[in-house]
Amino acid sequence: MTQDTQRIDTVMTASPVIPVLVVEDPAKAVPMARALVRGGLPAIEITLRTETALEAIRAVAAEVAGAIVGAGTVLDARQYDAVAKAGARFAVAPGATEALLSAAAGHDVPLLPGAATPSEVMRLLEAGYSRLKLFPAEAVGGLALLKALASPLPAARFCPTGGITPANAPAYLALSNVACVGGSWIAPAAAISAGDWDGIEQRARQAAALDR
Ligand SMILES: O=C(O)C(=O)C[C@H](O)[C@H](O)COP(=O)(O)O
Repeated sequence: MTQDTQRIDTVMTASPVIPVLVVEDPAKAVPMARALVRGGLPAIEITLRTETALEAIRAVAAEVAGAIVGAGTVLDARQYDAVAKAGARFAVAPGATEALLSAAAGHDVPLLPGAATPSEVMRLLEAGYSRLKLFPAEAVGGLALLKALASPLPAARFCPTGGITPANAPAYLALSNVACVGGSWIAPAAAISAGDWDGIEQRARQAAALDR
């Protein structure tokens, strides 16, 4: 029951930002993912916050060369099974439960679990998970929390998500215990619904060019 750090590192190092996506219309998923890949963000997280998210994940996995499509908001074992079957290459959760870690152990789709406190980080490290999502990053302490965690818990590497913007992303990416950040600003739901592929590509390009 440990994390496949090599495979999750492939996702976390693919680009400085993982776009977090809410896709209402699965027909939009493929052109959206192509725009993100063109802009330099191959690793993308489609959240299970819509009825059609699994269909969107399936379509991107099957049709978008160069994309590393993952599933977000994976909360339980049933959802873990479903996203693995749909072709997700990684799974992201806002937190972690025993049931979710057990489900992850039964699949070769690697899990990026969420943590927000030192005890949650310690429990995940004990369970063999060192690559973690800090969620909701800004609300739980953001930069100050990550700086404070670096000395006592140096093994943990984070993808802070929740409240990350183009303005604060550089400060997060400069921290030694941050591998990448996640955020919805690159492809907000309205831009996806409107089919604004050029705007998504442009914001992806800017995000891909951030230093870390
Ligand atoms: O549903 C999940 O599992 C999530 O991943 C939540 C997202 O990370 C945040 O909703 C993104 O936060 P914003 O960039 O502030 O919009």
